[in-house]
Amino acid sequence: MAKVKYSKSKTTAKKLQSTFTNTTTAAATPPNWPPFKPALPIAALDLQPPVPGYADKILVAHNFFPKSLCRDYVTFLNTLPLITTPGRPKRGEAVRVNDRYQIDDARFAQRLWLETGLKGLVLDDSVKHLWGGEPVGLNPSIRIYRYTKGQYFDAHYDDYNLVTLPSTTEPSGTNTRTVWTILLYLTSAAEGCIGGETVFYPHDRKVAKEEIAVGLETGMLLLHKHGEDCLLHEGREVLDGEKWVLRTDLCVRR
Ligand SMILES: O=C(O)CCC(=O)C(=O)O
Ligand SMILES: [Fe+2]
Repeated sequence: MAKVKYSKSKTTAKKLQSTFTNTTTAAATPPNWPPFKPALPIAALDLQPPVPGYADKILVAHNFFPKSLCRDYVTFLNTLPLITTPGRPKRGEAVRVNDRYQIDDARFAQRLWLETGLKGLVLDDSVKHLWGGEPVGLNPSIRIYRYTKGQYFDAHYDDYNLVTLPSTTEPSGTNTRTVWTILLYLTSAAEGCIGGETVFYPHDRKVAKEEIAVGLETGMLLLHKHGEDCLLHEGREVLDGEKWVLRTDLCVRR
């Protein structure tokens, strides 16, 4: 397996974020995402720390999407032009070996924010202090990852981005900053995907005994703090089946 270079100095390591900068040059037409059916949320959602001790950095929400909707999405996403990672990462980039689709789609980001229960979930009194500002929406940069057997995303940090969200009241849009990464797992062992855990390393080094592994669960949302306080993390190698993930980020007003 190729190894990523990452520095113990966080400042240097933060350069790894270049993996995530928008590389879209021309405005692409957004895809016709399947409707959220049945209407969401199907049951009351809540955010829980998957492990004790890191409740201010890693949270999950079970059954954010029902399994049937995940299945519809995977079927649909299979029709999109996913691009396999170029073999050789640029200097300072984390090694990512997967198939990816990226689109700037503010309307879909808004649907994910307003039509799924996510907005209510993050504005709940129990968690609203965590975000470092007032959450106002999701990053329009939507990324879809498919990892097949042998694919993985090596250890890296996610940096923040400055994003302008469309607004009905502010003519030039709402200026925001991304604060937490949001991953929606669309497959898991239930669909035959083995491996692929998202693993966090709290002490800036990839040491097995310190790892916090979040296992795949179909329809589960994983949120983790990014930017300056991002934990070193990786998408562990998929051993069998396919791991499908949708990624966006939580945005706060700046
Ligand atoms: O696929 C995963 O589990 C991790 C993805 C990730 O780290 C990222 O999108 O930055
Ligand atoms: Fe990441």
